[in-house]
Amino acid sequence: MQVRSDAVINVRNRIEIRNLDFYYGAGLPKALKGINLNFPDRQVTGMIGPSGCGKSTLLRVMNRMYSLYPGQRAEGEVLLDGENLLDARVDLNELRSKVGMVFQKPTPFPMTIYENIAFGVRLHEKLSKSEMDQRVEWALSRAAIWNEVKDRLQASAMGLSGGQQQRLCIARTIAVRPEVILFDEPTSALDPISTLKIEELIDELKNEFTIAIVTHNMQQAARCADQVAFFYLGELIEVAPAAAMFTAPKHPKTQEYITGRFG
Ligand SMILES: Nc1ncnc2c1ncn2[C@@H]1O[C@H](COP(=O)(O)OP(=O)(O)OP(=O)(O)O)[C@@H](O)[C@H]1O
Repeated sequence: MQVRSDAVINVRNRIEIRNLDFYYGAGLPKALKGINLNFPDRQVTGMIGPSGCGKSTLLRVMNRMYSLYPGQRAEGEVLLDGENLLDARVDLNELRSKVGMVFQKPTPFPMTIYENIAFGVRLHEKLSKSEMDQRVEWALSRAAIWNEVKDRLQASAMGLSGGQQQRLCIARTIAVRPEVILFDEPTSALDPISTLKIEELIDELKNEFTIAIVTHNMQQAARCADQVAFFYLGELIEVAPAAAMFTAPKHPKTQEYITGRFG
């Protein structure tokens, strides 16, 4: 298995999760239990573990998506540059502009390619037409799709292929210039070529953004991530640089999982 070996240690943490518990509702067991995890600045943190271990839940907490659902509750802290994002005083709109999310299935808006990018930017910034044009080009270029769409910006985004739609969604996410991007299994609906493009893109994006990626694909975690966190039954079992995680995991459960003995 090809494993990244260029993980830089001792960089500053962009996000620090402290003693995080999460409940989907009264009477339900904790979905996350006492999570402590740091996301180093401009590195990729891969999150792995068997189905139901809490990976997606953690992403939903990190951008406070859960707060749309009454009864769901988080305790603890998710610190972005020292500010606790779980604090109700943190404005949700502002939070979403700092912490972007890319979902498993591409979810373009039923609008033009241009509007897919401009729509979110307008919620946060007032730009002139030429500034917006520049931002749209910037985001589409960063997401490695500009060359494919530059001559049809006014066409519907729904006419793009699945892989192109996912890169458009990545462009939409980076267009608001977030600090952190959360990817929830971003390639599970894509073919191998589109998958490779997204992985190359993630590698490129980490020069500017701090990235978390949930994946079921061990090769993908090994290729993309600088550090890897293994979750099991709502707990963080082990976190380590990718090379160490895949060659010498410390915990027996991690070992069982990455060698395919369960999950
Ligand atoms: N809306 C919900 N209401 C109640 N419990 C939920 C809800 N969503 C998830 N859970 C529970 O929370 C736990 C963690 O689920 P989560 O979706 O975070 O796991 P996951 O590791 O992302 O799984 P997968 O890899 O299958 O996507 C599971 O026990 C799940 O049943």
